[in-house]
Amino acid sequence: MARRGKDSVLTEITNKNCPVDKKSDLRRVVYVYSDDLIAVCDQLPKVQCRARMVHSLISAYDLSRCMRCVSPRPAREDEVTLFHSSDYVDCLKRLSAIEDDEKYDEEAEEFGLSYDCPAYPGVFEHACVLAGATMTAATCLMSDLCDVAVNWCGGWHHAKRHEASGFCYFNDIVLGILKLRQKYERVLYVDLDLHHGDGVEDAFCATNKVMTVSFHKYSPGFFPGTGRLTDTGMGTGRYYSVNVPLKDGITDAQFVSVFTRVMELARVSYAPGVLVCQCGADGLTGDPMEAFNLTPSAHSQCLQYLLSWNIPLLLVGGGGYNFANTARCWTVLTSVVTGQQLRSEIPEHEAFTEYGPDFELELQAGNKINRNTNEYIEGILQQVKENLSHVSCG
Ligand SMILES: O=C(CCc1ccccc1NC(=O)c1cccc(C(F)(F)F)c1)NO
Ligand SMILES: [Zn+2]
Repeated sequence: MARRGKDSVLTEITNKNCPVDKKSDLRRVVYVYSDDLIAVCDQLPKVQCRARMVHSLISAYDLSRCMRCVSPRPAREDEVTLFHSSDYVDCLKRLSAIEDDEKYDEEAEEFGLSYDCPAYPGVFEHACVLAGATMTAATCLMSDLCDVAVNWCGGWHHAKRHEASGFCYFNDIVLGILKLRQKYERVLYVDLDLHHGDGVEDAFCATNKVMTVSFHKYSPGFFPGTGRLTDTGMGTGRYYSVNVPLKDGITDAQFVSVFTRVMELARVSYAPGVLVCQCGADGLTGDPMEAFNLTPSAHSQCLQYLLSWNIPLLLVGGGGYNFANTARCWTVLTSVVTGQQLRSEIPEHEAFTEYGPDFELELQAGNKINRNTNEYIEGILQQVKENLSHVSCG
């Protein structure tokens, strides 16, 4: 029976003999889930009802039988202020209690609580639930309960110490990494989202205890506008922030190639004890962002490469605004970590009609013009190689 740490309530659903042969050395996977967590995630302004679609597709493919389901607990305020400033937390809590959202509040402006991140009634409690889920995943990983921990309701990588940003209120990833740092000397964070993982990079830009690697679209006027190739961190953290700025139209093959080559350089130079991967799916073809030509196959190949390192891995979600494609992507990733083969036909389930007209798991690659020439990619790799030559923790 799993140890019942004070940190998380383990409602352990024993693996109802997951359909695998005994001899395969499959990974132990914790899946952080609860009806409350899904309900909260589904209320976020720009991803309403996405969490439920993701969970129901994972369940429709019977993958929950191959994982240990853990119900999370909300983060306490004293845990959230391990990263966020108490001024910001107090303001979010105050605004969260206001029922009539007509009341304009200039203090809200200072903390980013407007436009992209409106404070709505209950937003404080929701942000604590989302942060707590990733912290619960980290706790499971640290207590050696699993090899991989998954929280598809996490990945809110833009939230800063002092302000909300890009619909991210609390940075669950930073809070999860701070938890992992209690056990692991070096944490490697990798961000697959279309957008630069600026909140996580900012949190750790001045330390060499956490290396952040972000692959993202970088172009004038595109949010958040940071993540240049030459941004490598500062002070003790110099060279421990890696940025891979990409242009529109990148293909699966090109993305996987640049990903594996950069991550191999990071592994050899940094030798991390644990990996945290943000799997934002807004770079997929068919996303309203209309930027990259990626299919879930690219994310799947990147994940398989990371799994070959055989170190503990924390997976979180992130962006992804074509909800059916995001559910396809994260279901494929869940099948990769559980070692299950999935049939192409989307199984009959409550959201089946969302997967038309093909009703297939795989996506056809987009055909946007690819602005990433091989020379451009080679130039990035040369610069990353040069930067990481200053890192040696092996
Ligand atoms: O995905 C994000 C946040 C994206 C973001 C940050 C700041 C301001 C706006 C956004 N998101 C959008 O513009 C957005 C979100 C959902 C759907 C759309 C749509 F209009 F393309 F559908 C657009 N980070 O990984
Ligand atoms: Zn994004």
